[in-house]
Amino acid sequence: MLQQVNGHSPDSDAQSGKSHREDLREFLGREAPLHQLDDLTKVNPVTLETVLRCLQARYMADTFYTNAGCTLVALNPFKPVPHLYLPELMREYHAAPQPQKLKPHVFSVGEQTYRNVKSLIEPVNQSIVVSGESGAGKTWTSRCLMKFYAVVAASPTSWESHKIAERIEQRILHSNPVMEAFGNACTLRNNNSSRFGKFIQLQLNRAQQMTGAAVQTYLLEKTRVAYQASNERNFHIFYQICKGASEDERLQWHLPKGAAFSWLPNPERTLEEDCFEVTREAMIHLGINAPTQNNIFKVRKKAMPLTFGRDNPLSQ
Ligand SMILES: Nc1ncnc2c1ncn2[C@@H]1O[C@H](COP(=O)(O)OP(=O)(O)OP(=O)(O)O)[C@@H](O)[C@H]1O
Repeated sequence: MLQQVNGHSPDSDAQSGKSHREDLREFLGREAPLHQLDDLTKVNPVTLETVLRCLQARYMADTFYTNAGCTLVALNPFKPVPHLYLPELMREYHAAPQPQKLKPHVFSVGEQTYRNVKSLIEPVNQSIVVSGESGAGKTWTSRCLMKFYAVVAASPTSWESHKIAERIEQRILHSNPVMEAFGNACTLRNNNSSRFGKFIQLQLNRAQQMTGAAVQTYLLEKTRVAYQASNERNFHIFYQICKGASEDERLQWHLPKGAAFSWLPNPERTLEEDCFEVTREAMIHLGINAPTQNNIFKVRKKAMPLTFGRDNPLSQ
């Protein structure tokens, strides 16, 4: 017996399936190479399959950004692509008469937003929403945007204002390693997964120069301190302290060599995020001096119950 489910009869489903296949064949048979389609609104017909085929073709051609109308779709390359983030490229997008006419890029979004503030008679706040599943590249993208603004919104006229802008720029960029050390952890999906949401506010003066920044964090996954899923880790900072503390600091923080911590699973995994020195240097740039740092790390250490183990890699 024929049944109609949600308004579709099996007949009409079979027909639409056939027409989808035909559409796809037609779409794939088009003359222009798929990877050259730089705006998903130009994909015709717009179906999940045609859109994914287009993105796949662009990924294979090492093209990681695609427009979808006024939205930018960023694919995670899962490999370093340094030429895509050079300061010269930032300046190119910044200087372009119409950045939206250049290749889709996160710098294009950054520049258009920057111009939206500038071009209006009364400056109006602009927001960029970076969303995606875990490991999609949100943190990476936010970092790129911050670097972009640090370069383009810091062209002051006098030496004095140049120094001020440089200091703000350094502070903004150094906030990332600190936030990531204390708020990121290695999960099954991402070695450097942010365990919190954040709202980053960059403040500009009337001359479009960066004058400050504020970061508001949301919903830090505090339970991770006490419980981690198997094959996941605690927050990076704990491993950084254990691996990077000097002999003196070990003594001071009661952190004996060879100690293992039951709340610090999988310490044998060495990640590039395990670098204590980077966090400490970034803290100095943010104005957190050595005594304050010492107090912070002392408190952190108290959060860790001690157990001892002979084969603990942290002892090396
Ligand atoms: N544009 C890029 N170029 C090179 N590598 C990238 C890029 N985007 C992401 N990656 C790689 O993917 C990893 C995961 O990205 P990222 O940490 O930004 O994801 P996320 O969306 O913030 O994840 P989570 O929600 O778990 O915090 C990065 O550590 C980096 O190695």
